[in-house]
Amino acid sequence: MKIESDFNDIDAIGDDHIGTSSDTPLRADAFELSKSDKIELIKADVKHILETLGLDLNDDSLKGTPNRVAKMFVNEVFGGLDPDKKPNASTFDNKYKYGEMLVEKNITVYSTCEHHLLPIVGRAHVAYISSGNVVGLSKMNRIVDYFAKRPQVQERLTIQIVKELQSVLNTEDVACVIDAKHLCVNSRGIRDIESSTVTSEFGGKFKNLETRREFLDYIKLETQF
Ligand SMILES: Nc1nc2c(ncn2[C@@H]2O[C@H](COP(=O)(O)OP(=O)(O)OP(=O)(O)O)[C@@H](O)[C@H]2O)c(=O)[nH]1
Ligand SMILES: [Zn+2]
Repeated sequence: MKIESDFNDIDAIGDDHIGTSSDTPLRADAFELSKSDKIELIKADVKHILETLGLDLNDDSLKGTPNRVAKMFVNEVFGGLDPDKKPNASTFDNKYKYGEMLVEKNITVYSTCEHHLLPIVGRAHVAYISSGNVVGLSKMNRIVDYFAKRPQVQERLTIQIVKELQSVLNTEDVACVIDAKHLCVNSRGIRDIESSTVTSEFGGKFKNLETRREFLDYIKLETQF
């Protein structure tokens, strides 16, 4: 059954519905809690984890950690779970009549792997072809950052960025490539520091091989300034 309020359901993007794509029941009140309630609850949970690991939370350096981690989760690294933080990417008329693709490349991605809660760090490259509207350049970076600031898998992040830009720009002609390192692969488990993960989503005209190639060639350009 499709959960109407599915936060990570890629079909629900554009709605500010909240929920989960897993079969795990939601904590019923999770999205009605105030920020400060969430911080207090997470703080107690982090304290519990650290104490279970045998750490002394009376230690000067550790005593503030539960509060720091809770604030960091709610306000920063998982801030993209708050629909109020969704960027307001207002569009304006393409008065320049610019008809080629626009590429915003090397957008920094800081995200968190939802399997291990370890960082995902990399670059996103986003492109669109205007159907009449254009969007401020920085809004593309902001949209990437908003969806990145959630527990994520890279595939879903890539699709969410494309869907959101398609909705904002009212065109299917949007593409995104992400190249990122997953610290769960690089620093633990298989500990392969060299490997990175590339994902892509090509909508509309970007499904055409030539258009796709042009986008990929722009990504390879070295920016000189
Ligand atoms: N498809 C996909 N997999 C991911 C992503 N981030 C992490 N993973 C993988 O999710 C998998 C979780 O597998 P598990 O076998 O449950 O985890 P694990 O026992 O810690 O596995 P190892 O990392 O191999 O030690 C791992 O293979 C991760 O590399 C992602 O963004 N997309
Ligand atoms: Zn992981």
